[in-house]
Amino acid sequence: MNIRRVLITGITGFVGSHLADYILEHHPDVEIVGLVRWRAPKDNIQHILGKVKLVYGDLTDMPSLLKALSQHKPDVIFHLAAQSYVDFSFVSPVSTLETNVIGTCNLLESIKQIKDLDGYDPVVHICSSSEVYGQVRQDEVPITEACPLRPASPYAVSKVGEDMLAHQYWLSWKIKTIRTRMFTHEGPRRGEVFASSNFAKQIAAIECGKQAPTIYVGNLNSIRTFTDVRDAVRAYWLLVTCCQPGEVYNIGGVETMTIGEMLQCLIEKSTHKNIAVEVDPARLRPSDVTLQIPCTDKFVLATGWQPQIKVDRMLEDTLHYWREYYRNA
Ligand SMILES: Nc1nc2c(ncn2[C@@H]2O[C@H](COP(=O)(O)OP(=O)(O)O[C@H]3O[C@H](CO)[C@@H](O)[C@H](O)[C@@H]3O)[C@@H](O)[C@H]2O)c(=O)[nH]1
Repeated sequence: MNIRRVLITGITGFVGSHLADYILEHHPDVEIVGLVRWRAPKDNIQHILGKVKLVYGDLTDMPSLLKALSQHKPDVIFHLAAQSYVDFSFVSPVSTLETNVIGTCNLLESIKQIKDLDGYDPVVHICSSSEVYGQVRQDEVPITEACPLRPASPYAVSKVGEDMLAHQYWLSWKIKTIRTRMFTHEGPRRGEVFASSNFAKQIAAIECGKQAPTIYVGNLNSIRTFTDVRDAVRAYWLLVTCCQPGEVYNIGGVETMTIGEMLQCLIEKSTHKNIAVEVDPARLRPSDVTLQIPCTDKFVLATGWQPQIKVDRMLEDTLHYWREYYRNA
């Protein structure tokens, strides 16, 4: 496929901004259009403003999607915009479902309407999540795409909805959706609410005297397989160039550890040598997913993708990101 123009929903977010960086560096001839809500913070893309075209669009405002798509007709759409924080979805399930399910439906329906008019036929990457599998049994790891979906949070339910909608638009209307179920992916620019980024931010705050030397945490026993976000966005590019519409692919790393072990690695990197750890009950979830180890054979076979960045560097870079944040504050 000859990709001349892509549209990224969520370009101002963590993954979207890294995807834009990747495309600018490795595919400089591809034009990048980013969908942004008005007044969306642009800190993550400050360094590439002028190299990407930003257009107004809101997933819950379908006319804005119709306008952006019909004006720019991207060959590929990376749909990364979402309410992505599991914990917040327990507090605000309706807004999570609105953004992730209705928002995705608005996007797919907009594509369908333009396709019905003039045959517009883009490849659409739909970003589902490892959370759709919920709490798996020991004998179900590594988790394949055939594992039952047992969502354990409103966020996970919303991603099941998004995932199934994408499949249905392929089945019914031949909209060329390709779904990914990405496992934990972290790195610089990660929102401060997520575990690795939050812990790194607390350490950076402790180092510069802005926080007493105690890190507050939730459940440290969850097992995750970590991928660096820069490997994740490389995988997304390979996905749209090598993979099949209508299919779903697990993507994830190879380094597995508990959240507690990940925290320990971060603490060892700190210049502060006396950091205590304290559980904050407010950080414990009503139901948590504590075992996520992917089988990525299907994706690796289709693309040859392998992660290149080690967890150690990912954590180092995340800590560096937060140290810089405080240095510039
Ligand atoms: N956020 C957070 N999580 C903590 C903390 N302490 C322990 N945890 C535990 O750390 C695990 C990871 O939590 P998050 O970092 O919030 O990520 P997640 O729930 O795994 O979800 C992320 O990964 C999914 C799969 O890629 C994504 O779909 C989702 O949007 C999000 O990015 C969970 O088991 C959570 O209970 C803490 O202080 N903060």
